[in-house]
Amino acid sequence: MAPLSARIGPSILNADLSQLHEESEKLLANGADYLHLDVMDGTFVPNLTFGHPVVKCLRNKIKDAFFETHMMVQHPQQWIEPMADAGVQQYTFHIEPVLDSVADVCRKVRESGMKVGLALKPGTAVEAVQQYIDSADMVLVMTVEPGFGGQKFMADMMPKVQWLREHYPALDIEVDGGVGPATIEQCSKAGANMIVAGTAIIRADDQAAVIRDLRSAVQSAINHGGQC
Ligand SMILES: O=C(CO)[C@@H](O)[C@H](O)COP(=O)(O)O
Ligand SMILES: [Co+2]
Repeated sequence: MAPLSARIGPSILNADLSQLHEESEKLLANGADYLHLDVMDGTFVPNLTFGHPVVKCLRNKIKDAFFETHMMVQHPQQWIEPMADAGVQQYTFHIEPVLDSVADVCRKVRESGMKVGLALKPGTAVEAVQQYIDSADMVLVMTVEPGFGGQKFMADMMPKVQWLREHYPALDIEVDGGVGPATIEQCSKAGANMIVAGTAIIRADDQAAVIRDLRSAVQSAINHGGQC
């Protein structure tokens, strides 16, 4: 099994979406390890973004970056094939709307050739993913209520990250929401190795420096056993 690595995936939610391609290229040139694409359907969350046609256009322009879609949608089953066809590598979906069919959704995502991410809203107990860990490649612990960028980081989500790291030392664990230079230490010490940051990177004067600093905080926690 590959050792854990620190990866930084900027969220483009608060970028200038009329310049999606240019903003994405800039993030990648500044050192982003992957792109975190927030898909919202206006039902699961009270906001609306974009879907597979936009992701496909972006893929046509950017051939080699790793795309993760964060599916904040009521019917994650519905978008598996379209997102795979659009060139997405990881399909991270919320378990809350599909609690009775999580295993089935995981299986379909894997059959489509994408990696599986299981996302948890702040109010969802972390133990809810336990029975699906073998079917998943990553767990996303939301550190804000999903739906909007620029919210305040919820430090009280860190015990969930710690619990996952203690139980699954090799699991990829992602945090998303209000993460940036001021909150990265909590995330990295708790055990997160995949870091989504929107506002903190998009609004930075020096994106490359922020990305580099976030990654080095996480990598150093991994290297020095700082993770629980
Ligand atoms: O999924 C979401 C919000 O629902 C996130 O990906 C945010 O868009 C990240 O933005 P910041 O909180 O880092 O500004
Ligand atoms: Co997100």
